[in-house]
Amino acid sequence: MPVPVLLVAGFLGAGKTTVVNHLLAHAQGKRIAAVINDFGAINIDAELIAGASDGVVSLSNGCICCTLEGDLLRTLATLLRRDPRPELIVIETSGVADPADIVRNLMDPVIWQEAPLDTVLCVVDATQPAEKLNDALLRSQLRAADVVALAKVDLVDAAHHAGMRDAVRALRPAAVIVDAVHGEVPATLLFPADLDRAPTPRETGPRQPVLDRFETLSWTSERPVRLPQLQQAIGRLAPKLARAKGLFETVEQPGRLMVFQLAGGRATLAPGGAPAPDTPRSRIVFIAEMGALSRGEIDSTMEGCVEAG
Ligand SMILES: Nc1nc2c(ncn2[C@@H]2O[C@H](COP(=O)(O)OP(=O)(O)OP(=O)(O)O)[C@@H](O)[C@H]2O)c(=O)[nH]1
Repeated sequence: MPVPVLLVAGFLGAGKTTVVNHLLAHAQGKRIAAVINDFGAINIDAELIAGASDGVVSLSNGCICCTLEGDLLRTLATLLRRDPRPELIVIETSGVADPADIVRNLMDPVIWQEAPLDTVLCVVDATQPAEKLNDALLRSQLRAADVVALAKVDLVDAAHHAGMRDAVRALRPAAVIVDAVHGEVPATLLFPADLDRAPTPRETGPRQPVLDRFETLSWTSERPVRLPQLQQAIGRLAPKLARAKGLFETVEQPGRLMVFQLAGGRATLAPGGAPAPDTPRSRIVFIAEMGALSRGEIDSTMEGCVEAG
């Protein structure tokens, strides 16, 4: 039996992992394998994914539309050899990925026979100004989509919500547009209804040169973070950041992880699980436009957030 593929695209911090998590949590016994591509060197997303019944494969430190495309194809081959086979493979692209090349790769006739690309879901951060959709990368992500999920609509008023919906519809009239509060997208839009149906031919435009647009800097420490100092540091760094996320212990509450997220200009902290053995106590990935941040700035700023060792 072929295993359908759901490709989840969308800009940095749009809400992709949240959608994938929701899907996995409501899998209703289906065997779903998840392939998670984190642009940063630390695979934080994979750790935040819980409950993939057929396992999570993490591809980090690069982008599957650029440097890691061979890794993606090898990963698919491995998943397809599993016994029993998964019933669905979800691929979460990194936020800097242009899905055009991934779609092109998945359209390869050999892969198509075994793992046909069923649905491309593009997650859009509805809190952003509608003009952001004019960005070439976001347009390319939208152009590939069968379904567009407007994430974070709980944070916007009705007028902004309607404006965003109209802007998406104008750019991608063919897509189904749905709201996705905290990742909730109707499963009927994501699970294939009919496996025998003919594959939908897809247009793929020219790929956006993403790798030379963003860079990622990771910071790790064996010491816990001091929360007030971290909040100040993030406040200073935030204007230069496109995205940041981290998992760390704090001096205030050692022995349990906090999840830090900076997405679309909003910073949040939430309790995480127990620290995993053999991983640094503090890990943060910073993503910025090329040249906006330096290693020295990250190291000196973050060094002030841990207790002197
Ligand atoms: N209030 C609210 N927050 C959301 C919603 N969806 C996602 N978030 C938050 O937005 C932040 C980014 O969400 P993720 O799902 O990690 O975004 P992502 O697209 O996977 O991020 P990258 O993989 O780094 O590109 C997290 O703090 C989420 O909790 C939503 O519908 N409402």
